[in-house]
Amino acid sequence: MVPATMAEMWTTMGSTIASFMFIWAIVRQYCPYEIRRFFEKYTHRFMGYFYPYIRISIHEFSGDRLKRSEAYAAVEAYLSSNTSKSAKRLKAEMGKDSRNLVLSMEEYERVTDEFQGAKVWWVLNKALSPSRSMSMTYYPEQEKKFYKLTFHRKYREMITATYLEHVLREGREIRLRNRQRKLYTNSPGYKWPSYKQTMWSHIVFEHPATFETMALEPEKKQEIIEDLLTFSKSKDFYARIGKAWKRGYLLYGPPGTGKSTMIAAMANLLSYDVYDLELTAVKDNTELRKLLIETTCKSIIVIEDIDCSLDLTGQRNKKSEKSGAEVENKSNKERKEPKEEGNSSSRVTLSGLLNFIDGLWSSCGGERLIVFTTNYVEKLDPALIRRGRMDKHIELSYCSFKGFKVLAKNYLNLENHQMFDTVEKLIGEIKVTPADVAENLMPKSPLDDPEKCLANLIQALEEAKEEQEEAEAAKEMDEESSKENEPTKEDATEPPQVNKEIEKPDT
Ligand SMILES: Nc1ncnc2c1ncn2[C@@H]1O[C@H](COP(=O)(O)OP(=O)(O)OP(=O)(O)O)[C@@H](O)[C@H]1O
Ligand SMILES: [Mg+2]
Repeated sequence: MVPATMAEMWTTMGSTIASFMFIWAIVRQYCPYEIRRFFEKYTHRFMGYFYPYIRISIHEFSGDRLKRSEAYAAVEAYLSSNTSKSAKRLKAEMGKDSRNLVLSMEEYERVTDEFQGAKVWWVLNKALSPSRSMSMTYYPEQEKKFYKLTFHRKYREMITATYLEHVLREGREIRLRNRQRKLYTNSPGYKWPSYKQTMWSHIVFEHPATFETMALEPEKKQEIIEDLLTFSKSKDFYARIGKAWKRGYLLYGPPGTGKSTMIAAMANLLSYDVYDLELTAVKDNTELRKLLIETTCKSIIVIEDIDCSLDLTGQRNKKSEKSGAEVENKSNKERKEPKEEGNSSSRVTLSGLLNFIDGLWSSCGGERLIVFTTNYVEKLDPALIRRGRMDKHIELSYCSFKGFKVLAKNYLNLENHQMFDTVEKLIGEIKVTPADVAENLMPKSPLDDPEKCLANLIQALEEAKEEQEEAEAAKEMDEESSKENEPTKEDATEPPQVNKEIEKPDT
């Protein structure tokens, strides 16, 4: 009797659920959003009485949509390594160093995991957010991905307290292990649609520069390396002193002295991502802030040629027009023109940039370096580069003999050679950049041996020396002739009208 009643009960319950599901399918398909919400609410309540399972969703983008959820990324990593054996539909992507394939779940794939005797199910789901039309602009539907975890309610305590923590911890570790470092850029000129969730595009960062291969005074090199390593291990220290965990570096010096190379070496030393920020492509301060929020920790945010990126120099130029004469004297070859094009469209202001560096928003994330490079440090507004903002100022200058020895080791595998004395003498006499030395040490043909390369370099240095001597002689002559043409005291006392008449061009 009892089994018959039980069987009847199950049948009734089954058909009730089936009818309910049928109605629900129709409602979902045809009803307006409000009615659907109403039904959804009561369906969940109703199902709750019979359905013994609990679900947890982990969304890729949380409510504010500014940043990809770290929990989602950790779950993704955890599942890709733990469930690839049980999943039937997998997605394969190139992994770290492009050597191996990393497998992850395909959408709607369901996998099982076991933890301390409890069975759980993971599904990667996707939902479309409704399209909206606002102020004449149409925003297409967005795909919102989320992982759904299902487990029996008797394991609630254990899953929410222990299992999820285990997943996140393992996921983070896997992510760190498999981390492929990236070089991000905010593409210039591209109008980012407001519905697009990220403002940066990236490629894999594979620059081979290291501090070892940099031509730099060994003591200076060691100091920079120690500074960087200390920073990367100072999380607790920064927390204790109440300062955001970030550090600013200003790299300055003539073109070709290794500023960009040093940024790559920094990223390689610390295993950080690089965000190469093209300031002239940033529309305004709000967009700058958005870009900042989207950067991750363990990264270097770079603004190259900061003096050309924005009109940050105006104030100071006016103040020091006289001292600007020195800058004017620099050869046109060395000088980089400001990016007029970008300036016209960018409305980023100095205060916006200062806020970017050390405003409240800059502290989110932590463990970030901000690096500016410039050829003309004297042109920058002092507020921008004061200590505390740009904590460390590093001058990269012309090649020294010690620098040359590093390059000779890199390029020719030579630690010493009798021709080094000549190079040392010439390098001491003229200004030559490491880029020029490096270029001249490159074999010009497959038959060039180290001696030939050194001979090429010596020849280039001798030519450069002659050029510099000629240029200096010409400059001296110019100075002398301008001294001779300088107005005498009597000239200076003459009434201005007379001078004006003399200067008047013939018509
Ligand atoms: N200090 C250095 N050590 C090793 N190589 C260097 C150094 N400086 C320059 N080089 C070589 O010269 C090339 C140009 O250097 P890099 O781009 O780093 O110069 P830069 O200072 O950034 O110049 P710019 O101011 O024009 O941007 C590099 O590819 C590198 O090979
Ligand atoms: Mg550079």
